[in-house]
Amino acid sequence: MPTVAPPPPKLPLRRILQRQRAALAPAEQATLSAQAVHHLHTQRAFRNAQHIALYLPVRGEADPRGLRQHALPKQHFYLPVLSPFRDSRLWFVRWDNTTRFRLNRFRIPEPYPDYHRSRPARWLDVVVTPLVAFDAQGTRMGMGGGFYDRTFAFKRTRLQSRRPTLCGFAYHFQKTDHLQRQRWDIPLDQAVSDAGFFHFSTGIY
Ligand SMILES: Nc1nc2c(c(=O)[nH]1)N(C=O)[C@@H](CNc1ccc(C(=O)N[C@@H](CCC(=O)O)C(=O)O)cc1)CN2
Ligand SMILES: Nc1ncnc2c1ncn2[C@@H]1O[C@H](COP(=O)(O)OP(=O)(O)OP(=O)(O)O)[C@@H](O)[C@H]1O
Repeated sequence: MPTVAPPPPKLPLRRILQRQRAALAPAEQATLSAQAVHHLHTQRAFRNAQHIALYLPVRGEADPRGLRQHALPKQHFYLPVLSPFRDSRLWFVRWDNTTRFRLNRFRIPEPYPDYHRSRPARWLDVVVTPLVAFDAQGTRMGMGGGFYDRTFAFKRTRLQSRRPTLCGFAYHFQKTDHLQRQRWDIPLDQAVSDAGFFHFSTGIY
């Protein structure tokens, strides 16, 4: 009888996908990210957006920075900053050629939390969100801090609040069959990957 090796200990999905992301060669990361950028910047709704939040990729995350290269004159860009009030919410601070950066407690570069250069989350048009996994219903799994869910919790309660559009940005291997949606989860309205653009009917409104 051949001996069967015991199955490897099961890693949680979050860790598996984080490792897979971090293992991508830089050239592959760049190619796949450029494909996702192309699928998003050619969307009419994206071209109509004026105030757009991006993020600075770390540890192999898909890289949305190319969206700035396609910017229209009316478009302004913002980056997430951990709120200095330590309330696990994000501020969105203007990203232009004068923006100065520091490392936050997760060692992610972020602009200084300048209140006068920040825009309230509800006045953004599109928020391009980092993620670890997403599914066909728009459920998002992030790094586990709950920052995006807390910051956009108002989308659940405000009747006419379709704004901002939350658009997940990822590699296609991060799309999974089904994620358990938690009570506090704010679903994505859209997602984009190297494979294309996805629109979700989130059904919470
Ligand atoms: N590029 C990028 N910027 C972002 C996010 C993100 O996911 N990606 N965030 C999305 O919300 C916010 C930061 N949230 C984060 C939450 C957890 C960890 C993290 O590394 N957690 C460790 C364990 C916790 C610890 O070190 O204390 C881990 O996962 O190993 C990083 C960022 C804002 N900026
Ligand atoms: N609106 C909220 N109010 C209070 N707690 C919240 C809220 N949203 C999320 N949380 C808390 O945040 C924690 C992390 O949530 P979750 O694992 O869904 O984070 P995530 O979406 O993966 O992270 P991130 O948005 O930072 O990428 C959970 O324990 C949850 O209780």
